[in-house]
Amino acid sequence: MNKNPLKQNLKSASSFLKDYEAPPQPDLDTTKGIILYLEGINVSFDSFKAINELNLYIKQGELRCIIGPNGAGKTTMMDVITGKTKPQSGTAWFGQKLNLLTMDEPQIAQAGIGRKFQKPTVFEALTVNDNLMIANAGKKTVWHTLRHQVNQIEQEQIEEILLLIGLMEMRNESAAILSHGQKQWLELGMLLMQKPQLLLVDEPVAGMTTQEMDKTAELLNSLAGKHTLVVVEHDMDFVRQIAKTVSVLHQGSILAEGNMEQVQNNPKVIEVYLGQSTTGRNVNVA
Ligand SMILES: Nc1ncnc2c1ncn2[C@@H]1O[C@H](COP(=O)(O)OP(=O)(O)OP(=O)(O)O)[C@@H](O)[C@H]1O
Repeated sequence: MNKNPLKQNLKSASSFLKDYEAPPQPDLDTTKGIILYLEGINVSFDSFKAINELNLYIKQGELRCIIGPNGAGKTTMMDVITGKTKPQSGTAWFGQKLNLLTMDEPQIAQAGIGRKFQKPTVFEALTVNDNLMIANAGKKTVWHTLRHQVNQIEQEQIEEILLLIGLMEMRNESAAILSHGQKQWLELGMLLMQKPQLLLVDEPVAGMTTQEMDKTAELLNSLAGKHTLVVVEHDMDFVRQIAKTVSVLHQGSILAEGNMEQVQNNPKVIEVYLGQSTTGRNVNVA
């Protein structure tokens, strides 16, 4: 018998979720199979070039891992995609029709790009269930949302997400008592409540136990296909568990791209990583 509750949850969730798809956004046109196009992107801070002629193409439904040494430009790239930083030059399209460089951060989020930062930011005073409920609130206030009678569709959506993130049994517990890993899953769940088409996930397993890391790998793998995921991560053991395609960022450009084996045997990648101190993290590509 499978005694791992998250595995069981994921199993029941995947049958429960067979009809669960992120709904297509009205203006998002992915008929060519590509959801994100970054071309010739340049970002400078004063005279320092953080992003340098960056080209990146993400297919709809794929789970792409982005790796790269400290200061390679990973966060800056995510900031460009979400509208936080505007590049000095280049183009960034969400599908064929949405020009990200003409949109502000709320418009980009509204269009279906969700971002999960490294540090979980759940509402500790609320229950797990209420955290998911307010994530669905849109422009409503927290108070209004908590008083609002949840309709059946909303409740079903919350239950789907609770199953998926493995927190069904914790639903009525305060988020404050969750472990670090559980808080990360809850925050992912909160993001999923907004049904993003493209999910940007920044260092999801930093600070997690090995067991939590394995569960996170299962969770992200189960989301791919239904959503498109771009995961920035330093932990190579984790990247190995989830990656189909890995892009290596170095000095603001893509240094190498391919499957994990191709990337870890690439001499340029090995050289870049050998020059970096590990800061206690598992960053060895070999
Ligand atoms: N607002 C800013 N002003 C000046 N320099 C910046 C700014 N933001 C980032 N940088 C610099 O740009 C470079 C890329 O930073 P970025 O945070 O994108 O790298 P990263 O790959 O995410 O690094 P890490 O893995 O350490 O998080 C770094 O050298 C950083 O110091």
